[in-house]
Amino acid sequence: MSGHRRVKDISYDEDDLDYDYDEGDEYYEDEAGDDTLSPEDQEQMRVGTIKVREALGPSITATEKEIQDALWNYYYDVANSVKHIRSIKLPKQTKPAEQPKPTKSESRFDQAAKAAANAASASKKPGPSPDDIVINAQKKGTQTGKHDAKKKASATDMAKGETNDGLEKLSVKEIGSKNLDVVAEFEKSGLKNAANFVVIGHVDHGKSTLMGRLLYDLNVVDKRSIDRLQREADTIGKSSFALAWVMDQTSEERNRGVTVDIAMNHFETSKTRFTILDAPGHQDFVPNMIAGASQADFAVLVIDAGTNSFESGLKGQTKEHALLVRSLGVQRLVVAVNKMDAANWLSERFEEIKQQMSAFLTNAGFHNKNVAFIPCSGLTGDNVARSVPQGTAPWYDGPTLVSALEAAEPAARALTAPLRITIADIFRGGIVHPLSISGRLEAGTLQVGDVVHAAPAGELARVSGLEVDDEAVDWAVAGQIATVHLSDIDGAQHLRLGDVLCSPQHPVPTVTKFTAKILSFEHVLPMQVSVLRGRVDAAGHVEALVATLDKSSGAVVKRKPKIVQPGAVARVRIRLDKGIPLEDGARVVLRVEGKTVAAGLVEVVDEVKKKATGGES
Ligand SMILES: Nc1nc2c(ncn2[C@@H]2O[C@H](COP(=O)(O)OP(=O)(O)OP(=O)(O)O)[C@@H](O)[C@H]2O)c(=O)[nH]1
Repeated sequence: MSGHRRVKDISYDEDDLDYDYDEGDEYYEDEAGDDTLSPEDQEQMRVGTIKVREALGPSITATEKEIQDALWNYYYDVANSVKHIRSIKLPKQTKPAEQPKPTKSESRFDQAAKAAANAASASKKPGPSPDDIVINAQKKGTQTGKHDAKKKASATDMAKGETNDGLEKLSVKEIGSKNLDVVAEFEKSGLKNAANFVVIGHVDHGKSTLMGRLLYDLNVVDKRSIDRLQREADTIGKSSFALAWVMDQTSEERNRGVTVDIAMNHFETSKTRFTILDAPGHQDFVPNMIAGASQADFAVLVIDAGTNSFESGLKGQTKEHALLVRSLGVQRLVVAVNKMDAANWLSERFEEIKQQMSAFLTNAGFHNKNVAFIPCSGLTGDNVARSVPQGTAPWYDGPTLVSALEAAEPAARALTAPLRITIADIFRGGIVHPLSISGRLEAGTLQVGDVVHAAPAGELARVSGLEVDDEAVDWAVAGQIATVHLSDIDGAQHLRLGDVLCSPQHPVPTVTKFTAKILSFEHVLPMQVSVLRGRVDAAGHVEALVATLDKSSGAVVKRKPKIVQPGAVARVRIRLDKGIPLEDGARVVLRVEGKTVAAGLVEVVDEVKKKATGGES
């Protein structure tokens, strides 16, 4: 199984901004502190340590701590841990072959970075970063003694030269990129169609079980792993959750029996490489579901066909999730009418659900041709990857869930647009990669060696490595979900979930005021709201109701309404307490006290705030 959970999130505390980050402090130790390990983690660590030691053999001696640090860093992946330990234990003379070969004469950026790396390796103590060395040198030169993260020049600043806004002249190619023509590489790579889908639906309707079953039946997860999960589930009296645990990997989720955060996994059919984003169904975790939906090409809505379950789901997250994904731009929906075993595979029940949901989904803006209804049972596997056994549902001759997923049109990729990656997760403190982020490339391309601009922090960073589907790659393109390893960044502690990595030449503006076209789920009037975009959750308020609009034509129905009724479409003006990276065309969700009140499309961001370097003006 290749998937793993992104757990090393940072919080949104205001204190983060004041945190005086220093590589030498206890930050790293906190993350690896093994007294915080859950019993399952301890067991994985114990077994992993034995396996790594075996794989290393007698010729390579590593301490227990070195092995466990590697296991921790690679999420208990034995092969990667062994590879890492080998790389640090191999004799010195093999090292030069691993050094990157500059394709062009070295830039000042490279020289500064190299000098810093040499200085750091000469001393046993963790030394200053390459940027710090440059900054210190600059401080001496300019006699500026005050620490100011926003103003201090970085090594990348040196590489880009003086320009009006400090950005136009930056040439990514000059500073260590392999100079690949990524679009051409992508076109000749013959990569399979790739599709990311988010799995949504009311709590306990069987989302994780269905995905666990799908991965098991497609041989992504082997029988031994399922048997082990079954034993573990039996031990804590949650036998029926074994398949769900393929996706729900944290002890909190396993003990509570609910998904808390987005879990990611991959599988492949002959035609398509899929990424599953399993979203939590519980209403408390809707923001996590929104973050998942923001990365999806289409959605799988799971509905429990059992008596009363469908009906109670309708009052809960079934409708809310469907409306949300539609408002977030998802057009295609596969409705998995699940737990058909519990409904005795009655065609009447399937038809009843299909009828009610079709009416609702059409109203929510889904085209009939983009919605497929598939009866299935995640628990038994019927009609998931294999057809329903003969005699069980003679009335059904449609596709299996997997065939319905495969019918997805290839997602359009904005390959030539400027780079945009909204940060969905941040990982800090890795041994090899101290700072990494992951997220979907919404637009553009990226390659190792590129320099990216992080908004709203306004920092530049260098891409020191890239992974797609857990494999190291040289490049990534729009539509893929990538892990991006970053180096040479000032103020790394300022990076937050929801920030956007973008092309330095075309940075995303940071805005505090915008107009949006919304579909309201509840009454909307001038009021305080939380504005959600990806992982960003920003406080603000609806400042003005500009107009209500005709649902289909978008024409103004009434100017300056006093209130927007649930189900109506309106144009509203929103002001945020603090700036967030936002562009025309972005999708946002408005929530009040944990309830979604509206969702929609950003139409116009305030021009005054269209600044590259972030912050409010
Ligand atoms: N009878 C039957 N039970 C099922 C089926 N699928 C799931 N279940 C049961 O439903 C319960 C909830 O399953 P989960 O997969 O955790 O549900 P979920 O939708 O992922 O839950 P959250 O992620 O917390 O919203 C478990 O007890 C499952 O065994 C099914 O096809 N048939």
